[in-house]
Amino acid sequence: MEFTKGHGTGNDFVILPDPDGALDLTPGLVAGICDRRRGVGGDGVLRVVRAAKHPEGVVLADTAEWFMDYWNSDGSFAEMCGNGARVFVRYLLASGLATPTAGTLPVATRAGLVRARLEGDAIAVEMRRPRLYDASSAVLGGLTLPGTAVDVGNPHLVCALPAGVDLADLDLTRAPGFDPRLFPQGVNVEFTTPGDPVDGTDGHLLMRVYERGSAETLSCGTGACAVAAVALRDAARDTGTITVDVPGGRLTVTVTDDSCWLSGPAVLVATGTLTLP
Ligand SMILES: N[C@@H](CCC[C@H](N)C(=O)O)C(=O)O
Repeated sequence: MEFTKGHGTGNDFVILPDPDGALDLTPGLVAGICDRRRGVGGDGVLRVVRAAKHPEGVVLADTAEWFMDYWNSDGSFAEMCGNGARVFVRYLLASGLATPTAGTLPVATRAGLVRARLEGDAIAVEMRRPRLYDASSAVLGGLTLPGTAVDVGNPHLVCALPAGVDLADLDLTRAPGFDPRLFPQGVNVEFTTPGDPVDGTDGHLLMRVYERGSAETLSCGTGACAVAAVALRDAARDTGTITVDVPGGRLTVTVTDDSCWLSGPAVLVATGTLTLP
């Protein structure tokens, strides 16, 4: 079958067009496709299926034509993927499955409807406003790092690094420890440190992430939204725009009274034919 490879700030995906939902995608197949040595390689798979043809999309089929069926590279599902949604929209536009509009383009996801708009070369998606709901901690290399649990449709734990701990020195080759009672389905863990002021935004953070189901990635869009929401809370603000630099590039997050916009590059790099077993 045909595939396209794309990425958003280095968070990379294998895009599988399956408009009628005919493909029998399994965890093993997804893990094989995402294998960086034996497969195409990617942090996840984006299956492009008509909302009306997917059991989890059909409730939104009156509003959105397309459902983003997102899978992590280990073959697990996630409710939401912010960079994935931006790359998904880039694919819809490039393949002619959707036409550019002056307004917004709705996309159905497991976490509900998101809306996308073009911003020059970037694609922005509007997701739910992150919900900060508890204090917790991550354990990494013998350090216990206090953090904040955040729901962005998927679960996050945002940990600001204490003075003396360098973001670049973190060993993210292994999963950080977390409280499984608070995160029974697992969690994406973000580590942050302040960056220099950036003109036109209310704050600047540097972030690395260990993603549930995909290990360390170069970027995580929902993670950027989570860290922006925590930064705004720490600045005693409800809304604002935060620049988030990840190893793969720069994302801009704007938290409004009732939603959250994630903006950044979304690029398609290759197309090919996948030989399915
Ligand atoms: N990289 C994504 C998040 C993908 C899902 C995540 N690994 C999870 O399991 O929740 C993003 O850009 O948001």
